[in-house]
Amino acid sequence: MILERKGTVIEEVTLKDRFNALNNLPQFFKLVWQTSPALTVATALIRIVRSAIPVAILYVGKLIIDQVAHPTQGPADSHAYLWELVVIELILAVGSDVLGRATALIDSLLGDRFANYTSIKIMQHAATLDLEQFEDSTFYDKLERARQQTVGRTVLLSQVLSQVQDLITVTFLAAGLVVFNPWLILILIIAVLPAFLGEAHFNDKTYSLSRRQTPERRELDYMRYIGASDETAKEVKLFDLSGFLVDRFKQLSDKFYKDNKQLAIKRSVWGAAFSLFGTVGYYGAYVFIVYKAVQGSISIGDLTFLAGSFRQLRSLLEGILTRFTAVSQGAIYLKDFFEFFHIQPKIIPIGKSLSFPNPIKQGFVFENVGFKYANSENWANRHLNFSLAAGEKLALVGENGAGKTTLVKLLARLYDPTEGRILLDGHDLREYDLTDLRYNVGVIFQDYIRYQMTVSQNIAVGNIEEKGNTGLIVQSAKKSLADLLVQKLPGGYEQPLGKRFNQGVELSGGEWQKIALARAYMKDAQLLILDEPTAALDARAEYEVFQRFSELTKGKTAVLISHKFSTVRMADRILVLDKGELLEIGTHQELLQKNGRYAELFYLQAKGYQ
Ligand SMILES: Nc1ncnc2c1ncn2[C@@H]1O[C@H](COP(=O)(O)OP(=O)(O)OP(=O)(O)O)[C@@H](O)[C@H]1O
Repeated sequence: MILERKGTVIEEVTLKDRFNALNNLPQFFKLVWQTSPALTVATALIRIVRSAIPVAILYVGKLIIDQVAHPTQGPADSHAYLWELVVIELILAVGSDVLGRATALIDSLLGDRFANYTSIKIMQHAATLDLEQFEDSTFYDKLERARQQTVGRTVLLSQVLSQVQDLITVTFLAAGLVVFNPWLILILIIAVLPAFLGEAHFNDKTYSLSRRQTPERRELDYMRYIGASDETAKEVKLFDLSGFLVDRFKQLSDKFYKDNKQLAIKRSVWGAAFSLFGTVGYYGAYVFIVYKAVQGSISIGDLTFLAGSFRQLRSLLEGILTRFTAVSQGAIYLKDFFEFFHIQPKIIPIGKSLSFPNPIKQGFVFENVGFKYANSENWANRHLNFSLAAGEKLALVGENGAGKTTLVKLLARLYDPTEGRILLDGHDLREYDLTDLRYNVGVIFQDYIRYQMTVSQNIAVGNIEEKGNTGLIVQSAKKSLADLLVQKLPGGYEQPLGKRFNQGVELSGGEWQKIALARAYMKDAQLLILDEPTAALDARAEYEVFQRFSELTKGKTAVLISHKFSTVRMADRILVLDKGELLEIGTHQELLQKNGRYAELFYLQAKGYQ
């Protein structure tokens, strides 16, 4: 049974769980089938044909030996018959080899396609999920486990197919043995059973260990990333962090090594003991068959056939039983894979799914809006009551952590309010179609992404549908003042940016910001939000950017966040936040006259410039 408690995972897999896990296989095969129906059919058919070959070879071998020992025809005919049999055996052996290679090839092709197909499915599903879900560490554990499965599970496919193939072969071989003496089958099963139970036990242990290690493995990957990445190299060098990172990496990897080593040693010691048991059982039965041959109850050909069948049966049965644990283990891992796809987004339109107003008629109204992050005790926003009129430019001001970014995330519906509601033209924001809303709300965050792609692509991410629309891209770059700097780049708009890939050019912080700002102009959004994306711009550039922004977005509703009051005062109204709550709201003049927090901060900054 698998129990999950907050943060910790306690597992113990019973044999029943193993059988239950097999229920995941049909869903898995559906995915394999979707990956490539032709390859799936090909591998299944070839394996069925191949499963009959071992018994055929053994039987032809028996006929050869009997023919040599007691020729049934005259010498000439007998030789001809004998060579015929040898040629048949040769054809069977070569056929088996060729078919074996064909299945290996098909399995590896199918495996590659499966890994790609499922990776794409994971990316597609992850894209539907909420921002909040990405901020949860147990979500990352699930994502990590699902990702591991994309490659690991392709082995499962070969295992299941081999299992079916071997089961058919066993049926053929066992039929021969049953005719001779059914007890031999029983001895065989008893001889291989301990190895099977041992294998099942150690697979459970491996699974539990691997699940327990997921968060640490993610940390290990993270250490590896910050220890050797272009984005972190600067700080790692300056702060001389490599020793610290290497130590943590070693600490984690040593722990993994120790845990895994202990298990591996136990596994091989017990494995050897169980295998010895199997060998003793096998030789007991072998002696019995030889005894029967010596007695003359069976022919020499029968002896080789039976001994051969017995030997092959033993290794096949051992294979089947140990593979059963591997298959069921794989099926248990599949649970992790499918579990990820069961995570559903919570941010979905409620009710009728209205289209976003174009243009906005009345504007937004916050009604007692409060928001608390899932992993936090504190309210990031609380008791927010204000309106943002259509066409109004509102600036948000407040100290670090006051809740400005959270407020705009609520406006963009990256989160839904924990309490209260936000109305747009009289309807709850949750009633609007999400795609339409995302299109009509343009946000540039302070921590925008510097894509290691071309200038054009970096701008086009603002409206990726228009990635081929060079005219629009250039126009947007002109609006954000990025055009001048792009003209100076050797590759112009096709210049790759960033150092990660060949021929990439690195930009300054302010230059990156101008590129990122161009994204805001890529679509005809009705609400524009700029969350401090100008912090790295020099004073003149920031002034110009905001001047242009006001002109270019005339009639559009906008929210600006900035710590620079020279910028803030350009807004129609200013909202001052304190510990998530609304402290003051009004025009620049009104707030100065009020002589409250805004006036205090404004004069403080002005004094700094004197
Ligand atoms: N993803 C998150 N999970 C949990 N708490 C968060 C998260 N993001 C922000 N917070 C918390 O919510 C509060 C408000 O954060 P927010 O980012 O909205 O502030 P801000 O006013 O934009 O700050 P700054 O001026 O520093 O950008 C802070 O106390 C912060 O610690």
